[in-house]
Amino acid sequence: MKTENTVWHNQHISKGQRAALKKQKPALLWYTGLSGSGKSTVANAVDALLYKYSCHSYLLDGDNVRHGLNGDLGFSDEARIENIRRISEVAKLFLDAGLIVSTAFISPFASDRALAKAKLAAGEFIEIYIDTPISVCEQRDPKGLYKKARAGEIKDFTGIDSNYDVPAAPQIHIKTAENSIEQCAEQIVAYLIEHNFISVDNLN
Ligand SMILES: Nc1ncnc2c1ncn2[C@@H]1O[C@H](COP(=O)(O)OS(=O)(=O)O)[C@@H](OP(=O)(O)O)[C@H]1O
Ligand SMILES: Nc1ncnc2c1ncn2[C@@H]1O[C@H](COP(=O)(O)OP(=O)(O)O)[C@@H](O)[C@H]1O
Repeated sequence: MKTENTVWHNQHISKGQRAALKKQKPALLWYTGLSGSGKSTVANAVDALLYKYSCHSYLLDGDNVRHGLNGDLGFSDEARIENIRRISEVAKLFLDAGLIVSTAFISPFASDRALAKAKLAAGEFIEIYIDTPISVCEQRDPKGLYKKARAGEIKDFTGIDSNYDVPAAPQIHIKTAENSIEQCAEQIVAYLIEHNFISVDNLN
């Protein structure tokens, strides 16, 4: 432990005060799914709706975080575990700021998603399973990565030669092969309204 000579400081303004000012309840929308399943697309659509409804939100997106904060990490199991650990810590800080945070990472291991959930207060972690058959992801192949993985040019590719644990009981189950991007986004916003994270007043 490298924290033995450091002390946690409580801030004068609480998370509850920050959230009350924003007229919302902080939440972590944790998107998980295969590459090409639609995490980034749906998360961006939800974020745009939240912005339209004057909610205070922020999206931590896979490729962007891997270019910066986690630029030192690859795709071994150990690197993915550290990737998700850092992301969940950053997300927790953003929740402390009173925000509705979205994270769009494959996050393939159920144990890491459980650790992220355990860092937050009850009910704040909302697991969103972007459930798209690998055949559809592979057909979409927006970045040409499945082609490379099948050709053996990329190793440890999720769903091919690296494991993905299907969420056992996600709060929200999204099927992108059967619903439009707009329908998927609306399903998630409806959950936030139903569970009082955002108020219908925001929508007017
Ligand atoms: N080996 C391998 N396996 C899976 N994905 C790979 C790999 N190499 C590069 N990429 C690209 O990196 C994106 C996944 O990064 P994540 O940070 O979301 O992955 S993880 O949560 O740590 O498993 C992923 O982005 P998405 O397609 O948006 O999911 C890929 O573009
Ligand atoms: N209903 C849908 N929801 C999300 N993405 C969809 C949907 N239908 C088609 N797509 C397409 O699938 C691709 C998903 O890519 P992306 O969002 O980058 O996935 P991921 O972030 O999971 O890797 C995009 O090209 C998107 O336009």
